[in-house]
Amino acid sequence: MSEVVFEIKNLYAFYNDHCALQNVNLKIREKGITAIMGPSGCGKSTLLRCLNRLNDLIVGFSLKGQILFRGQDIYRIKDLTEYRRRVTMVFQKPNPFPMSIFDNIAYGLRIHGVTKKSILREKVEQALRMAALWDEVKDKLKKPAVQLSGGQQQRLCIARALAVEPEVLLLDEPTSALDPIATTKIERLLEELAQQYTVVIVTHSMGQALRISDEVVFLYEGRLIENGETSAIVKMPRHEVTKQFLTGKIG
Ligand SMILES: Nc1ncnc2c1ncn2[C@@H]1O[C@H](COP(=O)(O)OP(=O)(O)OP(=O)(O)O)[C@@H](O)[C@H]1O
Repeated sequence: MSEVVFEIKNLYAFYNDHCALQNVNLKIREKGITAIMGPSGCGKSTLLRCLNRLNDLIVGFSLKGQILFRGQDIYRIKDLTEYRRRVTMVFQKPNPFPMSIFDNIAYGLRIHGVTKKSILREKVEQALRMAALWDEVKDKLKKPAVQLSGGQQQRLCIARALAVEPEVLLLDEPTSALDPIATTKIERLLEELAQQYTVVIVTHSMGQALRISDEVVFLYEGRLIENGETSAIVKMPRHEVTKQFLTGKIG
């Protein structure tokens, strides 16, 4: 069985006095795709954002319990920039920086000290190839990234995340702003990337979870209701609320 990447123990998350996650216990294993699912407001994004400490930036947010990344308590990590290189986030709405396609990808590399032009060029190309975008942009690397289509922008954001050689890709509803063709491209890409990276995705779409995830985590009102192999849970949910969610009665 593959190695545990994240171990979440007795996790509670609060926005001021509102408890958004209650006693979540979960292990996420290396590689493959884990989908976090559940009705609106159940805590999916909160859980995902906890994994790279993005909620730290929210005034009034607090957390109890432990999140271990490869055995290390992430709240004891001193170098957050380095941690977020290893555990990187792609958001719902594509958010290219207002700069060229090339510079979007080179940005993180430069922050991490890569300055030599030939290495930058090589790594930018590699990241764009991994994100299945190279052929579409190789002749316009100096063009502003905002001129790309929504789907291309999202693949650019994935390329930007990949450029700094992360171990984990966190994605918060990465296709909800995209049309079906762009969604299919991103899903194929994530399946490909999951052979090499640990991918954790928040999705509203049961179809998407079924198509691409190996494991599913089902949350309801801040609690983890059940988790395990996607096909097994979809075929035979153990809990009534999962059944109701799967049959569209809640959500
Ligand atoms: N910045 C915030 N300040 C205060 N409350 C928040 C904040 N972000 C989320 N919440 C609350 O925490 C709970 C969980 O929110 P979260 O965004 O994690 O749910 P979600 O399952 O991702 O929802 P959705 O599917 O609608 O995106 C909700 O009740 C929400 O209102």
